[in-house]
Amino acid sequence: MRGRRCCDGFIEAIGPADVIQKQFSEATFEERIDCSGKCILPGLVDAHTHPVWAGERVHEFVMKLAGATYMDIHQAGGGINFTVERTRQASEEELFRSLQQRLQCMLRAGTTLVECKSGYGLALKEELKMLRVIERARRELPVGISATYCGAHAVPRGKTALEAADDIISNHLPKLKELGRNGEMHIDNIDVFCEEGVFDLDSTRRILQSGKEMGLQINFHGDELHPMRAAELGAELGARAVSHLEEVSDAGITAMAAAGCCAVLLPTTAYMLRLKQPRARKMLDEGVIVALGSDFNPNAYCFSMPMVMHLACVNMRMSMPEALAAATINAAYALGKSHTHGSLEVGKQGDFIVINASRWEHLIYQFGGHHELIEYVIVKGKVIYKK
Ligand SMILES: N=CN[C@@H](CCC(=O)O)C(=O)O
Ligand SMILES: [Zn+2]
Repeated sequence: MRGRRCCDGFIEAIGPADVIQKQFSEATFEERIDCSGKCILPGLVDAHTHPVWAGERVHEFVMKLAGATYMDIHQAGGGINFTVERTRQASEEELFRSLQQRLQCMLRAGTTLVECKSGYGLALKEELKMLRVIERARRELPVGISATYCGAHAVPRGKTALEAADDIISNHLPKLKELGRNGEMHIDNIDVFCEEGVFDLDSTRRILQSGKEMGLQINFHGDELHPMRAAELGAELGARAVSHLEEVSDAGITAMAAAGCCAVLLPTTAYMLRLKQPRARKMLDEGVIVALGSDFNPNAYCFSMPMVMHLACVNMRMSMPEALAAATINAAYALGKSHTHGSLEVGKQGDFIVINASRWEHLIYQFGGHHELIEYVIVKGKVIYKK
């Protein structure tokens, strides 16, 4: 917009078309979009993804369809460890190019802010490679990024969980702190895969506590395959969010509600791995802030938050308004960004999507139909995608 005060990518006003037209009659705009008969929604926020990796795992999908569990494959050296090997072999440029393509697919499906984890490097040098790729994307690409250090995604070969935790606390985190101080890298969150056979509760606590002390928001994987009391730990540590929670306890739900600790639910994973569904209804009824994520990773290959919302409604019994809130303002809350993102309000960042339907619910109802429905994706007031 030119000709009068410009908010530079932020929402200037909201109201009926005739009022807005009068208010801005003197102004000139780079582009005007006629949205008559269409819906405008906030840009979708994906609160949990692992988008930087090399080497596909379609062969594991075959194994899972034949009955293998996630942990069967993990313990046989597949899963995360398989991806770690391939990611270590890949160049930074290759990783950036594939990340760019993946983020483009997410944008195309309406995501304008996405959490991106490291975690397929494990060793410091390799984790730094992944984090530099995420940092480059944060600086160069139009989509908003919340960066997460997830060096405790698996226990590296040749180390115990205790040794890996010590290495992270004594070597990884100080290095990240230094890079943050120099302005070389901006990391928002710290994550740990708290799970039987991965990081136990004590190692998880030590790593997360150290991350918090250096100013990172705690946002970690917990209570996915086994009940670990991760939700209780998240509440105790003042975590922003805990993800997965298929096996959360009643006490964990109560503690998360009291602590304002957000539950990031991942419908694709529960669906893909045929896990029991997280108890979204109980969480919502008890006052937990519920967000959604695609969990995009080589195990759950899904870019689409509209499909995630659909699964949340059908499999977790969320209503469509609950799913939309979980994929916008609550997901922004999980990333500590609900003051600037996640809703259409004056002064917030101008991130939104235009859908060609007279009712917004079509975006959830038409399973897999978002490519047809989404006409524009706008980030900071600029058209990033036009159908
Ligand atoms: N559960 C741990 N991490 C990922 C899976 C990562 C992988 O299998 O590569 C998740 O959130 O689903
Ligand atoms: Zn994950």
